Amino acid sequence: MTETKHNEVGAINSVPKELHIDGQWRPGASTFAVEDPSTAKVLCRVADADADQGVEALDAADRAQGEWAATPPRERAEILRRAFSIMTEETERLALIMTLEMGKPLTESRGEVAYAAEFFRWFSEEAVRIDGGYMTSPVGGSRVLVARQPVGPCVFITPWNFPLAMGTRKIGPAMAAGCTSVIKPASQTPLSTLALAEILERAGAPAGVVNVVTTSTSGEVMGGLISDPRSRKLSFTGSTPVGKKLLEQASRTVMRTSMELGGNAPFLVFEDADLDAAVDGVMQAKMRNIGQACTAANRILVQRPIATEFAERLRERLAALTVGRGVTDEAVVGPLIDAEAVDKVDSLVRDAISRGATLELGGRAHDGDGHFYEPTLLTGVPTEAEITSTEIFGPVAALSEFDTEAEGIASANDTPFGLVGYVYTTDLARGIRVSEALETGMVGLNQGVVSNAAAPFGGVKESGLGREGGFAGIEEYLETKYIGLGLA
Ligand SMILES: NC(=O)c1ccc[n+]([C@@H]2O[C@H](COP(=O)([O-])OP(=O)(O)OC[C@H]3O[C@@H](n4cnc5c(N)ncnc54)[C@H](O)[C@@H]3O)[C@@H](O)[C@H]2O)c1
Repeated sequence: MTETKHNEVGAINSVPKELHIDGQWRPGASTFAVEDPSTAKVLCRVADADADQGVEALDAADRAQGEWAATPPRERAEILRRAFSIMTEETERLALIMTLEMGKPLTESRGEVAYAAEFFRWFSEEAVRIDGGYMTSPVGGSRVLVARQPVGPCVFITPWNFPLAMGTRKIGPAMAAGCTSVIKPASQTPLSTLALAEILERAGAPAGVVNVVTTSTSGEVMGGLISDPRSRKLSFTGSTPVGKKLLEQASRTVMRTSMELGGNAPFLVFEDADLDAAVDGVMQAKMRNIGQACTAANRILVQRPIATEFAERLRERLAALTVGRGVTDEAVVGPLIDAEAVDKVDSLVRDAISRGATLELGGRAHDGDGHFYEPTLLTGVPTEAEITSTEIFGPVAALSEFDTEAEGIASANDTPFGLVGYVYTTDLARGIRVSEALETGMVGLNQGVVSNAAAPFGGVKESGLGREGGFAGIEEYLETKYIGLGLA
């Protein structure tokens, strides 16, 4: 394998490793280590904030709020637009930083940089379109003005699996709406967010508008911020159990919340599907991000007459994949985030086999120092296997069969989660019927990737509350104010 010519050390050195508070880089109370999951070696150490430093970040966001809300929308838009341009120009550096701290292949990291930057471009355009209303009451004819105002300082908590895009999806609309924020990235992947803060600084974001707190003690540091009445909105992307805990904390001050939580996506393949397209779709929906996506196809449900052929075609494609470090120029399956993730994936595979599933490929950790797991295919996975009710978060395709359309829909909906579903069929009427019947916030109809800055991303049921992206994305950061006009 050829290592890329990119300078890994240079990329890591280019990122400030301190807290970003009030436009300044400050040391933490201590430091914590960031690991490269493909080597299990320490990449660098990063500032570890304590609870007081978390509060200092909120102080800064609170102080900056008034002036930022009063900054003309065109100026806010131009800062976002400049940040988009810088991110685009620095794609290679940002992609390498992301691959080193998270593990995904460089090609996917480049894709994430483009996707992440697009939220800045989209919301730079939305920033100048915020408007209110003027209405005549249908009873009595009095007049009402409806003004739009930023909700105020926000608290953002992001996961490790999409280190850059999960940040811009929150920061973009918040800045566009006139909100300041404190963002806390996952402790496994703080570097992408720190790099983003430095880019926003270069793009002209005023001090205090975006503050970054890196910490290894998230509960302690963020608990104080969430229960502080100055925080007016919490936007969290992460697991459902942590989301539920944060919702309880947020209820104390009745703050607004957006929750982008876990998924358990069904991937339905009907007998009339274009099988090549459906296999391509699984390769995207299952293998992207090494299976570590909230949108990952967790349960692949195939109509019985085509199940054997579909499994064989998928097995061939999975068997052709190479496992390796994401920084190589080849298309590879990178590592999982840590050793615990490898153990979890392996125990789900063992459990499925013990309950009657057939192991067609893989099924074990990959040799080497990093946290690799082999691309794996299971068929005949019974509903009682844990893998059908748990987010796998690994390169494991779990197939089971169904007979009728109604049975396929019922199996697909048999989960407390509802982020996304995938439907493969060449019958458009069936495709729309099934898409409408799925209890999810999103559907990929003959499409294996659903993510677009211009469209509302989010789930129903225990997959979350609120939407990110699209017109809906900025609404999350705006309050309406009813101003009744006494004109008599
Ligand atoms: N719906 C979506 O858009 C979306 C997108 C990406 C990931 N996810 C979900 O995220 C999960 C994977 O990410 P993860 O393992 O980083 O999730 P996680 O819930 O463990 O952590 C997410 C973030 O919350 C922080 N955190 C953990 N405990 C906390 C606490 N008590 N108080 C405050 N912060 C706390 C973590 O440090 C991290 O920054 C999966 O469930 C995945 O489906 C959802």
